[in-house]
Amino acid sequence: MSHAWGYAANNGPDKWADSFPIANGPRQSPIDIVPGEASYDAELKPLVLKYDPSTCLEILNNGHSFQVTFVDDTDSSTLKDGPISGTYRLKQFHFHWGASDDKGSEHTVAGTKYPAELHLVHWNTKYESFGKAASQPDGLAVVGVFLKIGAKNASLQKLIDAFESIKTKGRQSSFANFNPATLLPGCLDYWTYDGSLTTPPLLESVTWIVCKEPISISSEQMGKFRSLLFSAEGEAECCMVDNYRPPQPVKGRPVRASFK
Ligand SMILES: COc1ccc(/C(C)=C/C(=O)O)cc1
Ligand SMILES: [Zn+2]
Repeated sequence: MSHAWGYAANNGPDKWADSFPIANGPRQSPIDIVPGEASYDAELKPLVLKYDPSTCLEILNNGHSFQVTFVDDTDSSTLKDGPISGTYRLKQFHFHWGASDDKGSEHTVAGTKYPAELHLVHWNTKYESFGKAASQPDGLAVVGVFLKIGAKNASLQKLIDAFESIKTKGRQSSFANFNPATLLPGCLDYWTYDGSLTTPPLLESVTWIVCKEPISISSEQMGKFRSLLFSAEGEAECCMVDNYRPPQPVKGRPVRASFK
């Protein structure tokens, strides 16, 4: 791929292996989660998520999604327990979504696609930085939360209210005192499996923790997500939609459930 990766026909997921051969690796993400094939594991602990809103730093359009980044120089915002050991620090969260409500999530559940999916990205503090952790098999832990069309979500609205300042690729603005815990579903039952980043460099360093229960987003709010642009200011406008990688081969990996 002579040009930057993206989600279009000429640079999308089917082309990523040209520059990132790990795209055909043994533990790629996302996957289709088949609940009937997941095995309940009584050893799995409840997730312990502790987020400090004062670590919230900025919101940005990186040309692939929008993301909210956090100060990660202390253990103020962390993920512990669940399927992992040790302490993982929150680095950022971002979303994937579709051009219409019938698609958009990366993980699917027995073939069902949700209109969007939230990823909360954490790194293992046994390594000295996110960058170092991202290249280790136990380096990252990403909590995935599905979004389904329903009631207006007041927490998502706080993100949407910042969109006019990050409409185009490369734009960022300060974003303070946001509590990511307000984006979590009431029930934290989850599926877990060993996988990868779902965008290049597709590193196989992620313990995936996918929540069974979705959160809501209204149709109007979904429309605001679709008003963001892949393109930079001054370029031909390209709506930021369908920024999801489809499910990848499971290749024998076990998927465990924290619930019966
Ligand atoms: C260039 O470094 C990167 C580090 C992390 C990521 C993530 C977090 C990708 C993903 O969410 O799939 C991308 C690039
Ligand atoms: Zn993601």
